[in-house]
Parts: sequence; structure tokens; C-alpha cells
Amino acid sequence: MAQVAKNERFTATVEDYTHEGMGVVKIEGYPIFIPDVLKGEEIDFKVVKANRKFGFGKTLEVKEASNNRINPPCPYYFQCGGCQIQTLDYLEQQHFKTTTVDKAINRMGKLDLKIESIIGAEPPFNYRNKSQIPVQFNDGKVEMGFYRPRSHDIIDIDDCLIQKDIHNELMVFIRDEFNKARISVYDEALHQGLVRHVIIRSNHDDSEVQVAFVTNGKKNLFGPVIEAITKQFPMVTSIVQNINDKKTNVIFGDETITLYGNAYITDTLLGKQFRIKAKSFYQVNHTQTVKLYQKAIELADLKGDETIIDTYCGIGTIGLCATDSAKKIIGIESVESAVLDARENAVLNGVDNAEYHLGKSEDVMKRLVSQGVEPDVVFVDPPRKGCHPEFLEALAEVAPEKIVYVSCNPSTLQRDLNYLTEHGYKAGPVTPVDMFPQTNHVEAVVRLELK
Ligand SMILES: C[S@@+](CC[C@H](N)C(=O)[O-])C[C@H]1O[C@@H](n2cnc3c(N)ncnc32)[C@H](O)[C@@H]1O
Repeated sequence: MAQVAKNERFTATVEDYTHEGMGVVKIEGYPIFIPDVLKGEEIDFKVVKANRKFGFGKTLEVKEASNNRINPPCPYYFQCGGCQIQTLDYLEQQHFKTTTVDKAINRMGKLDLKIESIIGAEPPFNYRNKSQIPVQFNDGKVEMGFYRPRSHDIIDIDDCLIQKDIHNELMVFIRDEFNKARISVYDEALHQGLVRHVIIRSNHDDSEVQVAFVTNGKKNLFGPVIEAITKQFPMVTSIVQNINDKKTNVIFGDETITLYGNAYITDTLLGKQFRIKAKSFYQVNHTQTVKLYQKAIELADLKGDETIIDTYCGIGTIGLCATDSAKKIIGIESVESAVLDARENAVLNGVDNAEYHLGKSEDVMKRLVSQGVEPDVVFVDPPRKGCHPEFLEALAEVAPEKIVYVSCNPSTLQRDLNYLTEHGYKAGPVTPVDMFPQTNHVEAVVRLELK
């Protein structure tokens, strides 16, 4: 393999994409990763970093552009770390994501599964129903926006193309109100000042919106800001303050206080009602969640008399959407506010045979197995790091007839599918779902059945 040096210049054709959406070129077999270039493009580039096995480059000129190249529609795209693939048109984005799932599942692992066409989003903008907006004080004013890539430097943003319009309107309004009220803002380096983040979350038709102020300490200086917000935005039905006084990158702290209205907002999903508190997980793209859940429910193929385990269940959405007539629904979730929401959501939807366990899936599942629980179907929807080995062990031991695995990380999905297919299961086709257009993230869903 050739070794290249920093600042060396080359001309090459982009051969492929990394799973992060960067283009891959090879100089005598040595791979160099370059952002914002498309497969098939001929580019002049310079090497900006050369490691032993791979390097990184920066485009100097696109000599032959792909037909799928577009000008990023967002003016902040080249500074902001929120989106990674806006130079790809939506067709190419979907192609990239389908291929990413295929490579993760089939080329890196021992599996040979069919990858279905990705379930795309229309339109692929203004979908995010949750915005986590860091706040900083700079040049005599409050700034709110999103971080530059790999940094905690905030770009002051007026309009983010992937978050819903109501979020943009509120973000700009709150920033102005913070400036008017001279609100104290957190300084990360000094660990001083009050407001760290503003979190905005809305339901599908914007009839209920929550604003959460995450603060370093308990001071409540928000009276005038709350008055202004609720006067201008009557759909804001919940304003809460979450206290996070730790030196940490984790956004939420332990305590949440309701400042105005309810502690939650309510959303409708597949005809069911869901209450969502600030710290509970809820899928960020409502339209795509409906399609993802419909696919997961289709794969579960329920008859109505099953015992269902919904693990990593959040506020109970998948299990409660899946059926009106299960024998029993057992949810497992590690975040307390989500478990409390899930219990309320069962009641809200008239379901009296659901129980929710607070704890880690790996611990609760083992306990359920030792108590003799015999699920027919298990929904598994873990965070990016995938399932804990002890959870998978317990799952294989209890051996439900069907497992429906929803994943937001194809590489941990592949690892967990490998385990389950070596322990008695056969995996079906994998369906990618584009929950996060303009970013390099991709969701996927697959059914496993006992062999
Ligand atoms: C990707 S979310 C899915 C939630 C839900 N199924 C949905 O569709 O909204 C993953 C959930 O797993 C929870 N979680 C993370 N680690 C966990 C663990 N070890 N055991 C149980 N739940 C966990 C998170 O709090 C989060 O609610």
C-alpha cells in the first residue's frame, strides 16, 4: 500500500462511501476519506491527514461532478455538524443508506440477507420534532444554534432545514427573549452561568409543544420569557426546567420542574395517544416512525393472543401500537420518566394487561426468564450500541417464536444478528428506513424466526 504525505495533491475518482457518508478514493490501495464528494466524481484533492492505514482529504476541485450532486440547500451546511450528506440529492442519499446497511450486514459479517429498498421520506426536510439547542454568550449577545463538527463551538442559526418550522420560530423567539431579559447563559469552560440548553419538542400537528430549559442550578429567572412565549405561541402547552449542574456533556440532569402547563405533551401515533415527558425517548420523525412501526408490526404478524415483550420500549409506543388484543404486553426500559409515561400511556389507551419494568434489559430479561415468562414475540429496539450480550443470552434462552429487531445502527445490528442466528434463529430481509434525511444515520428493521 502506498504511503501518502500530508499536503500532497492528487486527482482521483471517488469509489465508494464510508458509513459516515464521506467519499473514498484510493491511491495505490491506500484509502483516503473526503467529505462532500459523490461516488463516481473525479476530484482534485489534497491530503490533510495521513494515518498508517488510511488518510483524510479535502477537495480542491470537482473536475467531473455526479448528476446526483446538488448545492446544499442549507446555508449553514459547511459549518454545522448536524447534517453530513446535503451535497447528495435525495435519491443518492437513499442509495448511500441502503448500501451502508448492505455493507454492514452482508459484507462485514457472516450473514447473507436480502436488503429491501429503503423506505424514504417525503419531503426529506423539516421533520425533526425534537431540537436540543445549546446556548452560549458571545460578543455581547446570546447565541443559539448547533455545534460545528467535532466541537462545542456554536453556530448561531436562524433556520435549520431539518427541524420543524415551529422549532425554528421558537428558537429565534426564545433567543431574542433571552437577549431582552439578559438571561444568564452557561459558560462551559468556567462551569458558570445558568442556561445550558433549550429543548423544543412538538407533537405531529404542532397542537402541543414543550419547551425545556436545562439549567446549571435551580434559579428560575424565566417569568418574563415564559409570559412572552405563551402569549405568542399558544400551542406551547408545557414549559419545564431541568436542573443539570454537573460538568458533563450529558444534556439532562436528574430533576425536572414544571414551570407552565403540563409536564408532558401528548402525541397521536397510529391511532394511539402518547404522553411524552422531557426526559423520555420519542422517535424524532413522526411520518417515518409511522412507516417504521407499520413495518415492524407487519413483521410481527400478531394474531392477538400473544405475550409480547417490548424491550428498550421508551414510552411504550411499539407494543401499544402493535395490538389491541395481546394476552399480555411486558415493557422493559431503563429511563424512569419513560417507564412512568409508558404506564400512563397504557391506561390512556385503555390497555389493562401491560406491565412496564424499570431497569436494564440485560437484568430484567434474565429475571423474567427465571420467573418463567414465555413470550411469543419480542420487539427489540436498542440505542446505537445495540444489545448487551447478557440480554441476547437471555433472549436466546427464552426463545420466542419471533423477534422483531429495530435498529438505529447497522453495525451493532449485524453483530446482534450474528449472535441470534448462531443461537437458533433465522433472519429475514432487512428493511432500511430513512428516519434522519440529510444525515448519515439510518434505521433498519428485521424479523428473526426460530429455525
Ligand atoms: C432507540 S430508543 C427506542 C424506544 C422506543 N422503542 C421507541 O420506538 O420510541 C431506545 C430506548 O432504550 C432505552 N435504553 C437504553 N439502554 C437500555 C438498557 N440497557 N435497557 C433498557 N432500556 C434501555 C432508552 O432509554 C430508550 O428509551
